[in-house]
Amino acid sequence: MTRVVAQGTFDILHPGHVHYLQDAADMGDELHVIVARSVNVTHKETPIVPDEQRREMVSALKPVDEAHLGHPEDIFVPIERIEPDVIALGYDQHHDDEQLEAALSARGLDCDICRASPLEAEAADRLLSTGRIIDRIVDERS
Ligand SMILES: Cc1cc2nc3c(=O)[nH]c(=O)nc-3n(C[C@H](O)[C@H](O)[C@H](O)COP(=O)(O)O)c2cc1C
Ligand SMILES: Nc1ncnc2c1ncn2[C@@H]1O[C@H](COP(=O)(O)OP(=O)(O)OP(=O)(O)O)[C@@H](O)[C@H]1O
Repeated sequence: MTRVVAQGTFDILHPGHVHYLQDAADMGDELHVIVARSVNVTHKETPIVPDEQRREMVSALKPVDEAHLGHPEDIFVPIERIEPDVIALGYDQHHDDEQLEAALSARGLDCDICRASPLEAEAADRLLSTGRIIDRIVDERS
């Protein structure tokens, strides 16, 4: 039984998220997703959708076995509880693979770090980014 963890903000869902989660699920037998708390999303705009609602939507996706809200202060607490074999980082996630691996082993956590693949837009009107969906809403509805 290989347990995989994926994580992210998942503010407004789109096919890029489904692709990432399917890719992560294909890396093992059971997929757990950690949904970042708003307070920890500091590297981009604050999410529009509340924490628990984002978790609820992610948990309803087919590749996902369980979705958890992240810890507000210590990102390694859910990892200690879930005990994954693999952490699947998204293709563009800002985390440094080697730093993350070192931080995990400093906490006595031993798991592989893998990168998922991107889903590229084939058509110009395909919106495969939450930021692009929000930009389109602002442009067309304001
Ligand atoms: C291994 C790992 C564990 C994480 N655990 C948490 C957590 O417990 N709480 C949380 O708010 N965010 C957690 N995060 C998410 C990060 O805080 C960050 O917000 C997230 O990677 C944002 O990704 P995105 O920009 O791709 O949406 C975790 C990230 C990683 C890589
Ligand atoms: N087009 C895509 N292809 C593959 N993975 C994606 C795609 N878009 C997002 N992801 C992955 O989904 C996870 C959550 O992404 P996030 O919630 O930051 O969405 P986003 O659409 O990238 O947001 P934003 O546009 O605000 O940066 C991350 O691991 C990210 O790499």
